[in-house]
Amino acid sequence: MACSGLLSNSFIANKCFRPRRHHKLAVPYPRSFSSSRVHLAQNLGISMSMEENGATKQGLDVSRKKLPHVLTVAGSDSGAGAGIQADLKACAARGVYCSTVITAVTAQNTVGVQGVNIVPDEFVAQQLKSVLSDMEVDVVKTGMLPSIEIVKVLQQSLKEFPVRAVVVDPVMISTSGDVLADPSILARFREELLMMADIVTPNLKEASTLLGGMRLETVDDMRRAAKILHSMGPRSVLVKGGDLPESFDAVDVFFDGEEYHELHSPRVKTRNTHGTGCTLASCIAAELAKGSSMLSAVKLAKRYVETALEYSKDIILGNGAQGPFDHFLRLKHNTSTGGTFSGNELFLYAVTDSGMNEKWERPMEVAVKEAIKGGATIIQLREKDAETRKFIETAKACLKICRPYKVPLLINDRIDVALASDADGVHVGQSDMPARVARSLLGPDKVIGVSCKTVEQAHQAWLDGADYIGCGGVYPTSTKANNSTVGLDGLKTICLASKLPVVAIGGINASNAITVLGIGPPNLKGVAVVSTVFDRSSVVGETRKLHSMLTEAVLKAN
Ligand SMILES: Nc1ncnc2c1ncn2[C@@H]1O[C@H](COP(=O)(O)OP(=O)(O)OP(=O)(O)O)[C@@H](O)[C@H]1O
Ligand SMILES: Cc1ncc(CO)c(N)n1
Ligand SMILES: [Mg+2]
Repeated sequence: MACSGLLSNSFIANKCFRPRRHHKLAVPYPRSFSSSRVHLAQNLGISMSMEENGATKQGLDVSRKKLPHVLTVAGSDSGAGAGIQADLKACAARGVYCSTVITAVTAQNTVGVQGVNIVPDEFVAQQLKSVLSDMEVDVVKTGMLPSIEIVKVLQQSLKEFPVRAVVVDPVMISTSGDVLADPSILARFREELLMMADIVTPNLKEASTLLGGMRLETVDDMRRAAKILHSMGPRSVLVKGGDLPESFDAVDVFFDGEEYHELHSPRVKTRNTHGTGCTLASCIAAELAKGSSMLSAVKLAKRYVETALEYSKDIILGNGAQGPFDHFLRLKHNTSTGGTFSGNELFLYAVTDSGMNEKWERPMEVAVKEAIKGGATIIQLREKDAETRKFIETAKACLKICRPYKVPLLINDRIDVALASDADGVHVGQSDMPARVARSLLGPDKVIGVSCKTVEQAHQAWLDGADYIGCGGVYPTSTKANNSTVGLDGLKTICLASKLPVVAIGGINASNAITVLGIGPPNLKGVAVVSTVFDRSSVVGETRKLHSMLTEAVLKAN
């Protein structure tokens, strides 16, 4: 049966979700004491027997590593910037498993909150029981708790299934000014929930509301608020100053009953701050689940939020005043290849040489631009002696030139420089970082090429997840000392054996390029050149000449 009408009574009647009794593996809710005993045992570092924790019955391997686990009890944000969605992303980004108990479904975007539908408290209770009775939660993080009944249900569940820590983000009013919790929950919050909290993380408005309307305009006010809130029961308090007027930095005040810590970070100039509070609280919970102390968890969480905001400051999504940010620091990725590499890009492969640029008094960016204008289809930056900082700057400058032409820019040898500049990939030799390691560092989208002189090396490059191989030297060359050559026969043998596209390299120039490209195998996709284009007075002219010769030869051959 389809689960439609999310908040309708039929859903609450559990037609859609209930452990199916006839199913062999359906495990009814374990009795509460066994769950809390497992937690207690884990906290004390005692490993329980398989029989005791019930694992034998389910055929599970108890020697498996336990995942740090945060349960978020919060509302859904349809725009996915805050709420449950922010919590899931924050925990995933911080390497912690996150389960979710949904308390409300909001219709929300970058403009504001258009609607709220509260999940009935019995069903919140059922979700809590499902997760807490089975899944070894370390830390509970709360966000939107829209009704007094839901707060009660949560308190009861936490009594029944104790966890290691409770992070309370007292969500009440969104930054857009919309009310997210019934004001009647205030009393319950003050009287009971704060008592259960290991940390409470109000923003300025929430701290003020919890304190009966106290004015909070300065860091000193935040300190005073933290102290009074602490006296209401939580072990620690973090008053967040994201909305502090006229502050150049983003200041939060932490108080653990003994010491104050003012946590400062640069204020990122951006509209994309929707969900910073949820993210911060989830990240604190994630670090606690991994075993951090409270202060370290808070500091790390703040640094994470600042990094994500800085990375996302120019992202544009939605028309409202407050946009979401990118928890994974990846959305900005724009590759020339768009994540697909066919091998055709290898047709005219220009490898730079700073010695030649110096000789012709040509900045690297100019050399690259001229090569592209002349028809180069891919550029490799080869900087054997450059200082790292200079290399990164050069790579970034060259990327600005390559991207509009959709010409990929690869970095020779230096995976760190490719990562720092967000270049399109790397080319590695046999004594550089293995392609498999480079792949794990660069991820699946980047282009990786490997220099190969033998059939075995070509096979290994394929196994390691490379995108192409560079085969040579075909002829002797002055740009690489003591480089043994494979000749045209060697090139042909390797092409025939290679499952990857091949670019030929080494001593290739206008007078032999057509012979090289004409040796046959269809996976020989192009030629790589250095001095033929860069050790010349006109890079555009030489590249254009080579490009039209090669194009003509290919057209004739077809
Ligand atoms: N522009 C910014 N630059 C750097 N840090 C910021 C910025 N805005 C907020 N922060 C930080 O983000 C964290 C969350 O604080 P904030 O006061 O924004 O919470 P919030 O109002 O609960 O957020 P939301 O309700 O949008 O989820 C704090 O550590 C705060 O200092
Ligand atoms: C669902 C939800 N939770 C929390 C916040 C606070 O940012 C929000 N805007 N929406
Ligand atoms: Mg908030």
